[in-house]
Amino acid sequence: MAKSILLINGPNLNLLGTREPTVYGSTTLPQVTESAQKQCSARSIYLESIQSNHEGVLIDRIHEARGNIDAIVINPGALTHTSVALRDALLAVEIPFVEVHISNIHKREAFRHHSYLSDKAEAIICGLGVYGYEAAIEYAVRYIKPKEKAQ
Ligand SMILES: O=C(O)[C@]1(O)C[C@H](CCCOc2ccccc2)[C@@H](O)[C@H](O)C1
Repeated sequence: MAKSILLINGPNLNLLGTREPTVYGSTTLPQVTESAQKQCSARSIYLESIQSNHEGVLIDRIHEARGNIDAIVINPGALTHTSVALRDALLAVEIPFVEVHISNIHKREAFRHHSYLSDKAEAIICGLGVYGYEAAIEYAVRYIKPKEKAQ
């Protein structure tokens, strides 16, 4: 199953663990990515992580993943609710992805209830706190079958 994973975190998630701990917890993003790296290394899975506050940077990284990443685990942040461009990039590269949200977006403001990505995601994990990242990676490792390499 997936042997190479790209972990993407969107805008403002660099603040994880430092602001709004009642919503997003006290674990920092470096701690999340370190834990994800250990989880993958233990399974001989290649993991790359990126966090950016810039939509275009994330889109460019998604384009670069085509042909060399088996699965994407993405917390798009607020781009979840606004970005057709991010949706288009994920569809264009044809890499299976798991959508993660730390909070339960369906218990929050109405504008967070819609995602431009969910209908195309292999799975959506929300409300599990940062454990959602671990669950998403485990799902990708177990169940996401790499696409046949283009000849
Ligand atoms: O629950 C999630 O993971 C979200 O994707 C987080 C986004 C917010 C990312 C900002 O994360 C912060 C973390 C700590 C402090 C401030 C912002 C929010 O816009 C989505 O609706 C749900």
